[in-house]
This record gives sequence, C-alpha cells and structure tokens, in this order.
Amino acid sequence: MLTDEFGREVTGVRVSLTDRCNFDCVYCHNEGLGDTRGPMEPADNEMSTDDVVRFLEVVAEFDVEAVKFTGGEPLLRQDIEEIIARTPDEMEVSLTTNGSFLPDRAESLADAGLERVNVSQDALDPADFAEITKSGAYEKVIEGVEAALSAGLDPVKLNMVVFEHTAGYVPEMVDHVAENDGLQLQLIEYMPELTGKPEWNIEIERVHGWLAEQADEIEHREMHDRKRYWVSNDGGEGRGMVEIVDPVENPTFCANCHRVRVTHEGYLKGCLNRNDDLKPMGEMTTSEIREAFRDVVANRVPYYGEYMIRNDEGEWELNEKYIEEYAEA
Ligand SMILES: Nc1nc2c(ncn2[C@@H]2O[C@H](COP(=O)(O)OP(=O)(O)OP(=O)(O)O)[C@@H](O)[C@H]2O)c(=O)[nH]1
Ligand SMILES: C[S@@+](CC[C@H](N)C(=O)[O-])C[C@H]1O[C@@H](n2cnc3c(N)ncnc32)[C@H](O)[C@@H]1O
Ligand code: SF4
Ligand code: SF4
Repeated sequence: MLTDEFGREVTGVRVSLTDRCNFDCVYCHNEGLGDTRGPMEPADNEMSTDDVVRFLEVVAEFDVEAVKFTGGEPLLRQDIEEIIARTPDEMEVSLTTNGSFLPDRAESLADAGLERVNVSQDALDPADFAEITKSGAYEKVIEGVEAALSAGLDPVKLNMVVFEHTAGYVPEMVDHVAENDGLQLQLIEYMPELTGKPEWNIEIERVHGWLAEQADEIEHREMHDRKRYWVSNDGGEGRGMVEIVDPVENPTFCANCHRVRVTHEGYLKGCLNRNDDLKPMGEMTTSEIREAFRDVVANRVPYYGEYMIRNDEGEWELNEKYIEEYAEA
C-alpha cells in the first residue's frame, strides 16, 4: 500500500467516467473539473473501457481496496457494466449517480458486481428538486432509488448537498431515511471553492448540533473522520443513519483522506480541489502508470492545513511557501 508524506495510506480511487451530465445542478463542482453542460453524446476525450480497467489493475497491485465511479453522470457511459465486471475482484465497487437511469440499469449494474450506490437527492418535493437540479426527472430518481433497493444494492445512500436552498429540507430527509429500510443519508457540506457563490454556505456545525440532539448513537468513520448519527423517526418505529461530509476548512477531514482521483480524460489527480498536480495517463505504458501513481501519491498534501493555510487574520489562503517548494520539486 502506498503512503504519502503525511502518513495517509491510499486505499481508494475515485474515477470520473465522464464530465457529461443530463442535469444542471446549481451547485455542481463536477469533481473539480468545471461545467457539466454540453453535448450528451459520448465524447472522444473520455477514457476507454480498456484504459479504465488497466488503471484499476495497476492500483490493485498497490492494494487499493475500493473504487468509486462518478462523473458528470457516470450512467451516461454505456460500458459501465463492463467496467464493473472487469474491475479486479478484490476491489469494492461503488457508484455515485443522479439516479435518473437507475430504473433501467440497477439490475444490470448489480449483476455486473456493483455492491452499493449513492444517489443524489436534494429534496422530497418535485418542484424543489427541479429548482436545484434544473431537471424534471424527480419521479425517475425516486423510481431509481426503489430499483437500487430491489436489486439488492446495500446500502443505498442519498446524497444531499446542504446549502442555503436545501438547509430547510434536512429534517424531512432525516425522517425519510429513518422510515425506509436500506436507505442512509449523507449530508454534504456545500463546497464553494470550485463553484463560486460563497453566500450559499451554511454553518455545518449547526447541522451537527441539531443531529446530536436527535441522535441516540453517534459513531466516527475512519474515512475523513466523518461523524455518523443514528436517528429515530418521529413515531419512533424507524431508525436511520445520517453521515456528515464536511470537508470545508477542515484539516481533520483532509488528514484522513485516503483517495486518489482520476479525471474522465485519464489524468491522475491528488485532490478534489487541486488541478496543479494532474498527470495524463493517455499514452503511458503500464509501468509508466505505476510510476505516475507513485508520484501522485508522493505529492499529495492535505488541502486544508498545508496547501491552504490560515493567515494572520484567520482567513484561509494559498500557502505560497509550499507552492514554491512544490513548483521547484
Ligand atoms: N473535499 C472533498 N470532498 C469530498 C471527498 N469525498 C467526498 N466529498 C464530497 O462528498 C460528495 C459525495 O461523495 P460520494 O461520491 O457520494 O462518496 P463518499 O461519500 O465520499 O464515499 P462513500 O461514503 O464511501 O460512498 C463528493 O462529491 C464531494 O462533494 C473528498 O475526499 N474531499
Ligand atoms: C459531481 S456529482 C457526480 C455524480 C452524479 N452526477 C451525482 O450527482 O451524484 C458527485 C457528488 O458531488 C456532489 N456535489 C456537487 N457539487 C457539490 C458542491 N459544490 N459541494 C458539495 N457537493 C457537491 C453532488 O451532490 C453529488 O453527490
Ligand atoms: S447530477 Fe451530478 S454531475 Fe450532474 S449537475 Fe448534478 S451534481 Fe453535477
Ligand atoms: S485532501 Fe482534503 S480537499 Fe483534497 S480530496 Fe482529500 S479531503 Fe478532499
């Protein structure tokens, strides 16, 4: 297993399979790659099936235990079942999707070897949902979640970005997962770094505080040091798990980050928030990919706490000293 200079073992990879998407969510960071809008047809710049599989075979040699497929909308790729089926057996496979294609694909994805799925769902009302996602596919997403449960994917996590537009929907989403077996909720702190609009931020500590009052059990996940709250619904007959993903300005989160990313164009990327460490794998041989992966791991830094530091006024800013050293290396 490879470990970076900050003692962080790399146990997982996140592979973006496309930057195309059929939604246009107002908050979208597109895994650090900019706009998802554009043609929906397969694009020439996307990694081929074989290249994705080759990369996974290389990282399996380094004992990487898990792969997450994401995007853009990963289910716009028609070969994702093949990619999953060809993923090395020892790796856990998960997927993050907007859910709109799951009604037709959940079964084939599970048959191919998908174990679990995260579905983005920011609201329980079609009009609210449409306002955030700029999509009328609410019913498809609800059907998609049902299809994922019926296909045996476990758990099915609902991803909800908590920001100004959605903060008021948190209690009903918590009740929703408590009432429905097999569902979990991930409340994701809105990240303004790549999208602008810092005015949409809400204080995630208030959500932690509210959940701590509701919860009958609180756990810590090793990954990112995330907190998990077990909450019962209003009537007390259901119980659900709510995890908070709160990376922003959180050195503890970054200190427990164990993932390397790959862009849809096949660039290795050490951190969601950085684009200055990209390494293209396009023309590389397998042994060159091995070396490039070692390099990216060696150059990983916790984004908050090293690449970004607090200045004398207590504000976050780029650590010029670190960047100079990094540029010289
Ligand atoms: N800054 C940062 N944000 C992350 C990271 N991992 C997840 N997030 C945020 O959480 C969102 C949802 O993550 P998912 O792709 O559903 O997966 P996950 O929750 O990280 O992983 P699992 O819980 O293992 O399924 C991401 O798109 C990011 O906005 C990370 O390593 N760094
Ligand atoms: C970029 S999307 C890609 C996968 C798929 N299209 C989806 O929406 O689930 C992955 C996750 O990032 C989250 N996300 C996107 N922009 C974000 C932002 N600015 N802050 C926090 N999370 C964000 C989405 O809610 C989604 O759960
Ligand atoms: S569905 Fe996912 S990739 Fe598409 S716009 Fe929304 S968050 Fe971004
Ligand atoms: S270092 Fe921090 S910001 Fe970068 S990917 Fe890891 S957790 Fe996210």
